[in-house]
Amino acid sequence: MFLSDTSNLSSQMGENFSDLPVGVSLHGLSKIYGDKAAIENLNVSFYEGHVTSLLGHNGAGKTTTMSLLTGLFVPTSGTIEVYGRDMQEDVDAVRKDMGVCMQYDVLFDHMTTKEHLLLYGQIKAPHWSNRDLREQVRTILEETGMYAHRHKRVGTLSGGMKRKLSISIAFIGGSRLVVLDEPTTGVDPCSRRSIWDICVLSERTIIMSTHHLDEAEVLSDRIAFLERGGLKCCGSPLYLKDKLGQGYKLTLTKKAITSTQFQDGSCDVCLGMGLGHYHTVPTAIISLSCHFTFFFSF
Ligand SMILES: Nc1ncnc2c1ncn2[C@@H]1O[C@H](COP(=O)(O)OP(=O)(O)OP(=O)(O)O)[C@@H](O)[C@H]1O
Repeated sequence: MFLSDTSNLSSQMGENFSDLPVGVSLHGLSKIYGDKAAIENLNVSFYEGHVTSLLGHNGAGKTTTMSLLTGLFVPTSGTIEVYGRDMQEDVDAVRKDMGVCMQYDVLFDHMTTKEHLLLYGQIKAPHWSNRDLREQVRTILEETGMYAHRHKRVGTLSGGMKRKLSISIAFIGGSRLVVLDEPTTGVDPCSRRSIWDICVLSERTIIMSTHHLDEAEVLSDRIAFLERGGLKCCGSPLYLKDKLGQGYKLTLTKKAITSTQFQDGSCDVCLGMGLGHYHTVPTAIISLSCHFTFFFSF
């Protein structure tokens, strides 16, 4: 869907978010392992109220960026600013504002869903009254659809429910910055959608890494594409599609129709629009046919 030469879109040009509060800024961030640069001179801002997705091939530098953002690794050079605080100088204070959901669930099988949220809430916000904490745990359980499962031991929950709990833990305790590392890894399509619902509820700065283009498109206010440790392009899904999109490709496989019927126009490309409505796509052209499979571009 995207052009390969996007070097002129390597920054956040074209869209103006200056009226939004900046949650996190990366300034000239680099991380070098031995003689290999995993991240090189990364400059990008993440805004409050936005979900920003980090996308990129294997080895592009997503996990390294997430690890630097959570303070797990120290950058080789450059700085990370979280709500005006320097991550390296003030890591403890920064972490009080931060919730993290790692790629793999770290949960206690013998504890219930509610007990997890109470435990992490107490650790994150020790100054909260018992009443306030219980109130927030109840709200999160209701918003995430886990209320009915609040007394279940985590060891008995499905993978999707465990993932939801891990994400809820990242949100509890007033986290203003939430970092989600591949939040839907290993989750079935149905549970993925209910996890998406949790992420869009929030008014915080959310930074998420994912391998799924559909997930990034549905959830993100902005997408940052990483390539070989650098920022390839960054913008809203609409902006990136508008500037870089090469249209759509459709693959049809049908038994009874021959390529001649497609080519002589006796069979139109129709797209289902829902509720039984169909829309003909007159600009669709056949780009390749192979046995009974037809590839269209439009
Ligand atoms: N601990 C390490 N030591 C040496 N090189 C590393 C280390 N961690 C990552 N790298 C290298 O840094 C580069 C970026 O890796 P990173 O894991 O951040 O990419 P990624 O985008 O998260 O990949 P994936 O999608 O596969 O998780 C890769 O070339 C990787 O081999």
